[in-house]
Amino acid sequence: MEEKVIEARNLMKSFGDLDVLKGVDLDLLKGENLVVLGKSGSGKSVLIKIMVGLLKQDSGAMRVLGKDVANLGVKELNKLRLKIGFSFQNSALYDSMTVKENLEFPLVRNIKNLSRKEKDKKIEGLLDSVGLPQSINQMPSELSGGQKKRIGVARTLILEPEIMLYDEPTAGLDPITCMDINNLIVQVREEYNTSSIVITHDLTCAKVTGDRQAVLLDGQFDAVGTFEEVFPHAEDKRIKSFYDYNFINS
Ligand SMILES: Nc1ncnc2c1ncn2[C@@H]1O[C@H](COP(=O)(O)OP(=O)(O)OP(=O)(O)O)[C@@H](O)[C@H]1O
Repeated sequence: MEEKVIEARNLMKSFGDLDVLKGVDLDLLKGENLVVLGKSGSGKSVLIKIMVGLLKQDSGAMRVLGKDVANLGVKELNKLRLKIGFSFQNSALYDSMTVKENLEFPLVRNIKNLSRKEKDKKIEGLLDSVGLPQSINQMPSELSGGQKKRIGVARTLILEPEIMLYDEPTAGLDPITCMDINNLIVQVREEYNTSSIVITHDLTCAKVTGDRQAVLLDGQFDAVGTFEEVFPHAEDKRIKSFYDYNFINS
């Protein structure tokens, strides 16, 4: 049987009268890239926050790397979070630090006793992987949006996470740069053996990066499968309109 790195079962979450998650079941298999799609406000961020223990579900279970997240103590939760790399929409780089210092920051905070040589090797290796070795001494303000995203991904990878969460990785980028980032997501999985969740509204990104697609509709994952299974012949109007909008109007 395939190993599951994330398992959500019958998750429910409401805020007052607003029922956001209404029985969510979802698996992330080891080594796969799973795309999560859903309208704005459908509950994607709430789901991710439950995964990393920033929010607690009202009922149901969320297991990440075999741990029941809602019942972890602070220490165990911090340990688990180190195994999850979160690649933010805005890259979240520190503007006053060089690229090298940005990459070094998580290392210094989380791994003790690394020599200068070991740190440099890791940083240089990752900059090579994301195709930006020449940016090592640049400031974030000197980088393009696509380059910032790449450095953001490198910074997330530096702690060697088992799971990567990409939050709208292509938002705000031109189509060619989008393609570069999509390819990087595929490459990262191969090079670093990560399992990933990619949250996106961009169906090209979904198609290129995703082994499976999961569409959050009205508080549940109604449609889960390969891109071909979920999108081109969808009968559900909500999925069809998502597909038509992306491919006809973009
Ligand atoms: N802490 C909170 N308190 C109250 N309501 C919340 C809270 N967090 C999220 N919500 C509500 O839950 C719903 C789902 O929000 P969520 O941020 O998960 O949407 P999303 O699918 O990530 O949207 P987007 O694609 O715009 O990022 C929204 O209606 C939001 O207002």
